[in-house]
Amino acid sequence: MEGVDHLASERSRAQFDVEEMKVVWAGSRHALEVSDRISRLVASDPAFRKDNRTSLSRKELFKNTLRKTAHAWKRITELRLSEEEASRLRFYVDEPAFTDLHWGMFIPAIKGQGTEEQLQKWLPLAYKMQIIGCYAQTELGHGSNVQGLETTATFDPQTDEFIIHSPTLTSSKWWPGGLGKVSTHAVIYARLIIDGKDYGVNGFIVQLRSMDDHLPLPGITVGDIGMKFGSGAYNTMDNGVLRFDHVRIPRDQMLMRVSQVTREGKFVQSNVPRQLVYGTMVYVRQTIVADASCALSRAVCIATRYSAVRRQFGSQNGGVETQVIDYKTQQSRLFPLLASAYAFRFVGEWLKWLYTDVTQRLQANDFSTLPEAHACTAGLKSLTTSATADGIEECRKLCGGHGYLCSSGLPELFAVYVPACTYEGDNIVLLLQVARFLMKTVSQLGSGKKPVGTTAYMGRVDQLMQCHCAVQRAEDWLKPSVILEAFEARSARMSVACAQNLTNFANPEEGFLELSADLTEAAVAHCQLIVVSKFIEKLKQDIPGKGVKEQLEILCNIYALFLLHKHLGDFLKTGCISPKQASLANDQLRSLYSQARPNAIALVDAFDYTDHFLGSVLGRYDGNVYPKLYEEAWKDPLNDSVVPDGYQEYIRPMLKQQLRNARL
Ligand SMILES: CCCCCCCCCCCCCCCCCCC/C=C/C(=O)SCCNC(=O)CCNC(=O)[C@H](O)C(C)(C)COP(=O)(O)OP(=O)(O)OC[C@H]1O[C@@H](n2cnc3c(N)ncnc32)[C@H](O)[C@@H]1OP(=O)(O)O
Ligand SMILES: Cc1cc2nc3c(=O)[nH]c(=O)nc-3n(C[C@H](O)[C@H](O)[C@H](O)COP(=O)(O)OP(=O)(O)OC[C@H]3O[C@@H](n4cnc5c(N)ncnc54)[C@H](O)[C@@H]3O)c2cc1C
Repeated sequence: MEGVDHLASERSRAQFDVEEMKVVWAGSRHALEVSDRISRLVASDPAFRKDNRTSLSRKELFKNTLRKTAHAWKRITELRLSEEEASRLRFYVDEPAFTDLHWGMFIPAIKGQGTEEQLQKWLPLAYKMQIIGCYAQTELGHGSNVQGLETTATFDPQTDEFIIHSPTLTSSKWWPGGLGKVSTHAVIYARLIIDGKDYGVNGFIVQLRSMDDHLPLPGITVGDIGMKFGSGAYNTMDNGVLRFDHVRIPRDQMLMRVSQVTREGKFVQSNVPRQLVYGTMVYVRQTIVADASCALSRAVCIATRYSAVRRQFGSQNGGVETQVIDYKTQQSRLFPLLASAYAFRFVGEWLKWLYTDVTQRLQANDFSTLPEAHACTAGLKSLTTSATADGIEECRKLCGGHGYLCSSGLPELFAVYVPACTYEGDNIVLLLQVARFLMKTVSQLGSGKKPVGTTAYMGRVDQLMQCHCAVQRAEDWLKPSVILEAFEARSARMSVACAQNLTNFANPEEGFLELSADLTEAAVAHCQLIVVSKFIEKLKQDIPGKGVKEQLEILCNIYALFLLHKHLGDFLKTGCISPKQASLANDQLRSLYSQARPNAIALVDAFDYTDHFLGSVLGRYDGNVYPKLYEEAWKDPLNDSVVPDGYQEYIRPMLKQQLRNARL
């Protein structure tokens, strides 16, 4: 039934103002207006069609992406879209492309690591897309271990140039997006060598392809690294391989904000910390956290709408069957993911603030908050991407068999999303960075140095090591102070336990390796505390709209108590709560699911996603799932003919053979 809203009765049950919730989700009324307008612009433009992606060959897929990015750029310039509008357009076009790396890493790398003159020279070209760049750090042999990169940049004082060279096979650049077939330029990371001395890894701008005919410049070998996980999915991106054979670049193409090489070949370290060479990764990790809430909310929107449409069992006397969303098991899998999507949204907002703050401080030569910014971006990137990747897969299962169809939108979403657990830092490697930061914080507690920011709670370590959870009734778990104390005590106790265990090792680095699994768990506990505490902080703000704050309180409590339930072992082992209190938390969680149930559809409507963006038959706004699912099946290329190609060659002879055998 076209035009009928099959989810209307669900929508009428909502106990809050959805339009106001849309504002909270978008971040502001202005952000909602921009987002809503641009999403409709993209959805109504046939050039941005994406429903045929999974049936295209790699070459078709890639060319299709080139066409779309050219069209997107044309629309951006014709309509004179602002940076905010252009970035929303990219979001709703919903297709990974070389432009992500150009805008998301190449430009930020130059901005963060270039001198004033370098910004003036390169940024105008990049902004107008007169050059296209990528970020070439990872090599075949080393990704996580950036200090282990092998590409060299040797200074030649005779010609005032660097010679960029790939000395081994494993030094081949491997993975950079946009490198394979498109980029004309790259920021590459290489070991700086002067007079035979190695000054470590630095960034350099290198031209790769001719601006006339796009052919690789002399000494450069470049290509695509091949098909990746999933049909369609990330295969729109030309992740590439790159080798240098003594390629010469002028000295002023080394990014020289952090360190400089003079005309005489003298290495000069400026007063900014060397870690700023890693600055682009901090920036991107922060954007990845914000993006996690988008990917998870999208999967949750599909699974929630479909769960309200889908009915199985429970029919009494020929009446309607039960909506699967009414099963407690479905709620206990789905609603924590819904709550996580909101939680990640708010922690992403906060992280953006933190990043802006640290950037302003760096400009004023205040480097004091850099370690915390690194730990927070690394840890939250790890936490949110792992939870989102798992969450998308859970949403697929929540949709039963139909979730496995590409037309559900979930397989492609998963395939595009899952590398986020690896790129911009493998999630375990990043948690170990957080653990180092925590161990340093604990070791300094005795020295009188007061921990600040997200580790401020460690300053109350004596109290947190001894406190007893005050919960006596299930409702006590609704108090933010109770939740916060439980999460702070768990995190502090896990970190302190690791720090104490480390003292058993004569060599601290050896101890760190031996205890690394425990250390990552302590890091997760700390990061979960950050997410919970930022959700609670958000609720202290003035949030207008009928029932909006109440719904967010329910979601915040679901998020926290779900984590507590999932990591019960930590809370019990560290003695933060008793088994009785754990069971009360579970009772409270069940009650919260019941409160969320009537609002579930409205809570996903608040994401304001168009059907085009969702790209899912199961997640349609109108809930008209079955006729569309049926229609979609007939569009498959296999159904172009009634009798399949190959019948004469393979099926018929087999059937005939069986017939002959049967007659014998
Ligand atoms: C059509 C037109 C459209 C127009 C508009 C469009 C707009 C479009 C916008 C799109 C945006 C899209 C966003 C981008 C998309 C993303 C796509 C993803 C592509 C993927 C890219 C990549 O993967 S790039 C490669 C990433 N690589 C890594 O992450 C490597 C991981 N490894 C490391 O980071 C490090 O090596 C390490 C941290 C693990 C270890 O380093 P090292 O051995 O040097 O460190 P130590 O452990 O010894 O630490 C030393 C010291 O430094 C501190 N530290 C480490 N890292 C940092 C850091 N980043 N910042 C600050 N400090 C750091 C560390 O804590 C130590 O400190 P101490 O005090 O000494 O303890
Ligand atoms: C889709 C995609 C796009 C990418 N785009 C880019 C790009 O544009 N530019 C770019 O430069 N790079 C890019 N990369 C590369 C990416 O950044 C690296 O793959 C990533 O940093 C992980 O490094 P690795 O591959 O060396 O993993 P490895 O470090 O080899 O990881 C292998 C395993 O070892 C474990 N491990 C490694 N070190 C430790 C340790 N110290 N302790 C415990 N366990 C450890 C890891 O947890 C993992 O399980 C991209 C990668 C992908 C998948």
